[in-house]
Amino acid sequence: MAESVHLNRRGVLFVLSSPSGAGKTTISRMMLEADKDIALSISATTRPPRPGEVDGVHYHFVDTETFKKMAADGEFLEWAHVFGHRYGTPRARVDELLEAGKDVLFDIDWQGAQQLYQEAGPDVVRVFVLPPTMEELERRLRSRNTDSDEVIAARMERAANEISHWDGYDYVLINDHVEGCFDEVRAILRAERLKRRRQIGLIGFARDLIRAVPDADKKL
Ligand SMILES: Nc1ncnc2c1ncn2[C@@H]1O[C@H](COP(=O)(O)OP(=O)(O)OP(=O)(O)O)[C@@H](O)[C@H]1O
Ligand SMILES: Nc1nc2c(ncn2[C@@H]2O[C@H](COP(=O)(O)O)[C@@H](O)[C@H]2O)c(=O)[nH]1
Repeated sequence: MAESVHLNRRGVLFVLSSPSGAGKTTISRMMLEADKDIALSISATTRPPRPGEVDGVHYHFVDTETFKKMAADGEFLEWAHVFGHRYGTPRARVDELLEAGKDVLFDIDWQGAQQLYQEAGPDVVRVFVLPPTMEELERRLRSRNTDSDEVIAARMERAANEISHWDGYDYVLINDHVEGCFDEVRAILRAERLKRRRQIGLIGFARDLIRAVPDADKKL
């Protein structure tokens, strides 16, 4: 039997963005559960925790002073103001995950996606998730039972602005049925992992195959 060939590859920085409530956290959790080769970038935020959110698991919950110091010390790969709070991606965890051979999943807004793309360019894959309708978006925000009417109203008000950034993404999906959308997200990740430019050593591998053919250079 032929020996299996393993080439290392560059990690994928996989971004999911959407208007609040469209379902990116749900899909992220499904991804993390299903695929052990991708891990979540845990953001820092000044927003207070929702019921059930655990510090260090869902977010690092920090006060504004701490956040500002982290930003000033260059600890963030990107950060932005979202819904009146600060959110940022700590650089150290991302570096550690990539070093360990993992892909990294980011649940961040369009501002973060833009900044990350400026930092890491072709390593970044940007996926935008749309709700099927705005009525359904509001229904989902309400069904979550985590935010006040005021917070939900503010998020709905901001949704059109979020959606207007859809064309800054590589893929745009409609999260109508969550299982279907999850399958599409997985298919994107699977294909992106196989991209030629991510395969380290592929040039040498192909060259050696060609060289193994006697007089190959004369036949090209
Ligand atoms: N396809 C779907 N059909 C019905 N409900 C859904 C679907 N996808 C997600 N939901 C539900 O909608 C609610 C909002 O989803 P979720 O928290 O994942 O949104 P989000 O985009 O991460 O929001 P935020 O940006 O505020 O974190 C949750 O209660 C979730 O279970
Ligand atoms: N630019 C960044 N945006 C982030 C980050 N972490 C989360 N987010 C986005 O904020 C909103 C609100 O999130 P919520 O948990 O309060 O509902 C949502 O769009 C997230 O994607 C981050 O590190 N940077």
